[in-house]
Amino acid sequence: MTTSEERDDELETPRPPRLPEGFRIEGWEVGAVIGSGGWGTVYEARAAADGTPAAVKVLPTGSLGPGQRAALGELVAREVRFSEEADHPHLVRTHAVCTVEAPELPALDGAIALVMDRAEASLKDVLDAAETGGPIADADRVLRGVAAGLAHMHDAGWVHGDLKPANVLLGAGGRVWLADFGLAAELDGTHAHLPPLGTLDHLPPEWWSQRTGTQGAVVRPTADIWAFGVLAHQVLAGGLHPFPGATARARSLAAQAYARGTAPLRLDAGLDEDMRRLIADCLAPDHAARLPHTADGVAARVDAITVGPHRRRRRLVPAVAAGLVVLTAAAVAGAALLGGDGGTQDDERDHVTPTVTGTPAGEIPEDSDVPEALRPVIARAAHRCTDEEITPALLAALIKAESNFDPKASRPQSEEYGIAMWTPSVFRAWAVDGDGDGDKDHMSPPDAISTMSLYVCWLDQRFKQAGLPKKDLPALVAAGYRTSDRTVIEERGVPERVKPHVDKVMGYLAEYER
Ligand SMILES: Nc1ncnc2c1ncn2[C@@H]1O[C@H](COP(=O)(O)OP(=O)(O)OP(=O)(O)O)[C@@H](O)[C@H]1O
Repeated sequence: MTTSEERDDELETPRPPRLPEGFRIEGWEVGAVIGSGGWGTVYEARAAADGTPAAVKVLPTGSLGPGQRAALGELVAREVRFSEEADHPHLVRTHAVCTVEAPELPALDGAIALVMDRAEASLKDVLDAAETGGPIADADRVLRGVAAGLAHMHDAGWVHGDLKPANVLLGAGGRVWLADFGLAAELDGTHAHLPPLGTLDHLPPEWWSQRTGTQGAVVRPTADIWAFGVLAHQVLAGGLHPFPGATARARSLAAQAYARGTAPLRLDAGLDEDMRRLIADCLAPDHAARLPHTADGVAARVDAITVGPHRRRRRLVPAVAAGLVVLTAAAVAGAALLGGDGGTQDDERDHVTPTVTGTPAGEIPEDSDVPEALRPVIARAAHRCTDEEITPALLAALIKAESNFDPKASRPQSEEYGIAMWTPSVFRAWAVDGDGDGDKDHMSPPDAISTMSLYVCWLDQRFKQAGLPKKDLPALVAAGYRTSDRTVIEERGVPERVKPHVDKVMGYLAEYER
C-alpha cells in the first residue's frame, strides 16, 4: 500500500514488533512470520480446533495517530466487506477479523487480525527468483487466474486499485488468488475514490495528472487494466517491467513520457504476437483509450491465447532481430479508438480448438459425443479455473448429466433451466458473461457454462479447504452442484440422495478420460 521501493530506500527501518510462535488469536494459533507490508505483518497460522492452515495479517493500531487509525479502519472495513460480497475462486478469502489481546506486548495489544486463506508464495516472490528473458513457470495459469479474478471484481462493481505481483498469491495445487483488497473500492457509477496510496510500478500514467481532493484519488477499472498489462509483461518476460528504468520512479516517468507520446512503448521482443497485442491494449496511454478493453474482454482473450493446441508460443527471436518491439502511444490509442480489442474475442474463438489427436489429460477427446460447437466454450470455461480438478472433461460430464447438452432443457418443477440447469436466482449470484454480449443469461450456453465453471471451481476450493479427500473431489463437486457446498461438507461425502446422479457424472467422466 505504501511503495515497497520507498520502504526499501529507508536505511534503518525499525523492525515491527512480532507475536511469538504459538500465540493464540481467538481460535487461531500463530506460527512463523511470512512477511511484512506497509501496514502490518503476515503470519502462518492454523485453526486450533482442526489444524486448518491459514494466514493471519496483524495490523497494529497502537502507534498510529488518529488520522492513520481511521485510514486503517477504513482499509480493514473495505477488505472485510469485499471478501464477504465477492466470493470467487480467484479472490483470497478473509475468514475472520479478530482483535489481538496481548497486554504483555503493548505495541500489538488491540491490533486487528485478518484471518485469510494461506498461500505458498506471492507472484512477487516468484518473479524475484525468476531468470529474466522468459515466462515464469505456469505463466498461463497465473495470467488466467488474475484476469478471471479481476473480471469478477469488475463485474461485481469493484475496482482493485492495487493490482501488483505482491498482491497475487499462489496457493497449493496451482491456485491463483488476488489479495489485498484494502484499496478495493466499490464503483460509484464509473469510478471510485481511494486514498492516494498504490504502487508506482503499476499506476497508470494519468494518475499523476489527477488531483487528489479530500475524497482521495479517482480510481477507475481502467487503472486495473493498466496494472494487468504491466503484470502480464512481468510474468511473460521473467519479471521485466515494460518501461525502462532502474527505479520505480524512473519507470513511472518513462510510462508518462510514453503516454504523452514522446517515447515509444517497448515490449519484450520475445512475447508472442497475441500476447503482445493484448499487453499493448492494456497499456493504452490513457483512460479513454483503455476503456474498450474491459476485464471480461481481457480475461476472454487470455483464455483464448493460452488454452488449446494453438496456445501461444514464445516467438523465437533471431539474434539480429533481437530488440524491442516498438509501438507509439498514438498507434496504441488509435487501435483502441478504432474499436480494436486487438483481435476480437470471436476471432480468437475461431482459432481455438481444444482437441488434438492424443488428447491431453482432462481435455475432451475428439471422438466424444460432446457437440463440436460447445467444445471450445467448455474448454475455455474450465481453464479459467486454476484448480486442477476442474477440467474440460469434468465440465462436459457435468453438463451431459444435467441436460444431455440441450440448451433448451428445463425442469420447471425445480426451477432449473438451460444447458447447465441453472436456477435463475442462483445463477444471478454467480453469473459470468461467457459470450461477451454484455448480458448474463442462463439460457445462453456460453454464459451458463462459464458460470458453472466458476461455481464448481469455488466448490472444489471449499471442499479442499474443508479437508475432504482429494481423490473424491470430482464426485464431491458433482454432488455440490446438485445440493450445496454446505450439505457436502456436513456429510463429508456424497449425500445418499444424489448418488445416482453423481455416479452418472463419474461414468461420463471416465468415458471422456479414457
Ligand atoms: N494469505 C496469505 N498467505 C501467504 N502469504 C501472504 C498472504 N497475504 C500476504 N502474504 C505475504 O505476506 C507479505 C506481506 O503482505 P502484506 O499484504 O502485508 O504486504 P504487501 O502486499 O507486501 O505490501 P502492502 O500491503 O504494504 O502493499 C507478502 O510477502 C505477501 O506476499
